[in-house]
Amino acid sequence: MSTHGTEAPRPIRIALLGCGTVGGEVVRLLTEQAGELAARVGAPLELAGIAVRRPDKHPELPPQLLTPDPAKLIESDADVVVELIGGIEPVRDWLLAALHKGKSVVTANKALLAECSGELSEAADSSGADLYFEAAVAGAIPLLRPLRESLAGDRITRVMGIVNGTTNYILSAMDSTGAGYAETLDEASRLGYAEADPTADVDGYDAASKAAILASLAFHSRVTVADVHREGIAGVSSSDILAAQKIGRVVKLLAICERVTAEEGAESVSARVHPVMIPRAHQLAGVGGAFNAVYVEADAAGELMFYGQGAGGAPTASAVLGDLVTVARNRVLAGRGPRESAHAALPIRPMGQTPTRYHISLDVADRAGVLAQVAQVFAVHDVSIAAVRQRDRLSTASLVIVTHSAPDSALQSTVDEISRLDVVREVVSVMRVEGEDS
Ligand SMILES: NC(=O)c1ccc[n+]([C@@H]2O[C@H](COP(=O)([O-])OP(=O)(O)OC[C@H]3O[C@@H](n4cnc5c(N)ncnc54)[C@H](O)[C@@H]3O)[C@@H](O)[C@H]2O)c1
Ligand SMILES: N[C@@H](CCO)C(=O)O
Ligand code: NA
Repeated sequence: MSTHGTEAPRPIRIALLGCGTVGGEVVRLLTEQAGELAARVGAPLELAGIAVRRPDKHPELPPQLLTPDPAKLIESDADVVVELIGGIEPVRDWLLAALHKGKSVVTANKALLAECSGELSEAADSSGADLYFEAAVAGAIPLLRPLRESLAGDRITRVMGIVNGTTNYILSAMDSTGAGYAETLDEASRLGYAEADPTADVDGYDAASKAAILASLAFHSRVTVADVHREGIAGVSSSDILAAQKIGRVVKLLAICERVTAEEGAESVSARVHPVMIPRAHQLAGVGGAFNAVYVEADAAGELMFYGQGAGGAPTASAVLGDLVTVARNRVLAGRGPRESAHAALPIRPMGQTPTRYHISLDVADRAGVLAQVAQVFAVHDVSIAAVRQRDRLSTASLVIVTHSAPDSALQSTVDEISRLDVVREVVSVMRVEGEDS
């Protein structure tokens, strides 16, 4: 659509699917900032309709716009579909239908994108529509657009960050109070941080979806949630938190996406989500409560850090509105934003072959030769030890070992074998580490 002469520009019509925590804030911002948004877009933004499960529960919204039927809105004359319902089916079918009809889509739905972004991108390409999803990862933080656009000329080697606010809140609270996981989760639920069903957050599914989206954009390859190694925080104990504190570290649930280059030069992508001990001086260590932060390394740019609110109605709506203004501008100018870039098609490196480092804390029998026996197990698995600390108590000694980098499967086998040694009384804590001690 172009604006010729003095003709008033045709409004850009928006079908809003879902009007809950995020959708409600999108409607508020669209209404409160209507004049400014129209000036930025070059045409007014107009709601064509709003789909909600129970229209009778929304007295605050204009009744003539409400429908319980998203499919009906997809069939309407809307130019853009903003999807804020969540989940995979039936949303996938609705959005595919919208894209095939040439309607641009803005969504915050990480679960859907992490499973079928390839299919959605192909549908967008087939009709020349836009597909934008900045709100799907790290809420308000501009992160996907910088990866997709600002860093398009660079070579990204690593994206690592805290992308789930619920688990970061729980781990921060465990670190400051010394309380256990179950107790802290209860407190987080009581305060309204954890959702009624916190499974997607605490078991790492939410972060794994975000890791898949980040790895796809950073490495120009299609990475789905099934490609991401996932461990949640339910297994993090107060012993782990204490063990981390004793070595000047803090436990965080990190999403880590890396470009791994093998000795013969072949490249692959490793994407994983698991608890990690990082030095207290690390940039990510100071990120507390429900905040998100993502650290990006690129060949020419060096190190970059993105920080801010990763969830919540208004912050997430900010990212949705940014995308909405962009796709609406593209409509006004009859243009299109960048397509999916998956040309590198890098293979996925299995977790077992991904280089990691471990921290292992053991209670062992306090007698001669124990350290040599433990060290022998590391040697057998070709795992090199970076540091050992030993402390004697009455009849036991505590042994703290930090390894050098080794394939994750070799480290796992080392821990399994050590835990079976007669001289090992208890494996107190085992966790991967990232970042060098200062
Ligand atoms: N809440 C956040 O902080 C946050 C942050 C980032 C991304 N997101 C994502 O944004 C999306 C929306 O999240 P939310 O927190 O606003 O959810 P919500 O549960 O508050 O709202 C969902 C809305 O969808 C509507 N809905 C559900 N099923 C429907 C159906 N079958 N037909 C019509 N309407 C239906 C509900 O009526 C409600 O209005 C999700 O994909 C979520 O993952 C949320
Ligand atoms: N449940 C998510 C919401 C934002 O995606 C979180 O805790 O970060
Ligand atoms: Na974002």
